[in-house]
Amino acid sequence: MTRQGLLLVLSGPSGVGKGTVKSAMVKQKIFSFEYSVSMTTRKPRPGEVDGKDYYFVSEDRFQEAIANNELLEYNSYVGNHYGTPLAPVKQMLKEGKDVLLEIDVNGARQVRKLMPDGVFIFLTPPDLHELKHRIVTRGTDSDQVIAMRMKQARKEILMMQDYDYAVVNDTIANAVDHIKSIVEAEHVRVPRVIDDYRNMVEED
Ligand SMILES: Nc1nc2c(ncn2[C@@H]2O[C@H](COP(=O)(O)OP(=O)(O)O)[C@@H](O)[C@H]2O)c(=O)[nH]1
Ligand SMILES: Nc1ncnc2c1ncn2[C@@H]1O[C@H](COP(=O)(O)OP(=O)(O)O)[C@@H](O)[C@H]1O
Repeated sequence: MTRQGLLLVLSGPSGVGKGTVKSAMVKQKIFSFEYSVSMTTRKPRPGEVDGKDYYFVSEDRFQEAIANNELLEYNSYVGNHYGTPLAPVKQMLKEGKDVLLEIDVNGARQVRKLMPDGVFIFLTPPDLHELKHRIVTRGTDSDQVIAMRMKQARKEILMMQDYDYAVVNDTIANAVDHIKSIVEAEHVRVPRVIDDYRNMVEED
């Protein structure tokens, strides 16, 4: 029987670098995992591709997905909705694939309740000045939105207490390395592997 894949939840305050770290992990293929493509009512940014970065949908379609229980979790963030389509996640885990969710802290809290076996990784900024600097230099938000994101970030950092691991995103390479170590360790946790050894002993 195929062992279930690991559900990896990467979260943390907006602007900390979740999207950047996820992209680096996807590009470097440091270990094998699938990532969940979220649904959002936000408008695409230049270069973003529908079905790859997000499924960009209308407000009506998003509400329909909620009503039909199509979403594992969802959240509103700075005026837009974001959610994780449930069916593909379930299917990939069943096939034994590790699945990465890159979601905000409210979404992560919902997932923790529904899928407590997930591996919850909190990405932190080195400090709040650096966080603001990253949001400003990304250049995608107005001053008003930046102020809202920073206010939210202060609250969000304290939500770290619900997570299994804290990873500092000082450099992307360091963050990716730490996440890789966490995933490798999670793969060999005894509760996860013991059945293989029971079978080995019994068959011998
Ligand atoms: N709950 C939840 N949050 C999401 C999902 N997809 C993206 N987010 C989060 O929504 C927030 C805003 O995302 P986005 O507009 O792409 O901006 P950025 O991540 O700050 O570049 C970020 O904190 C994302 O991690 C999702 O499916 N569910
Ligand atoms: N380790 C890092 N060092 C410097 N800048 C970074 C680092 N990680 C991300 N950034 C930059 O910070 C900004 C926010 O990153 P992003 O991935 O959009 O954050 P999030 O998805 O958490 O909101 C981007 O401009 C990105 O290039």
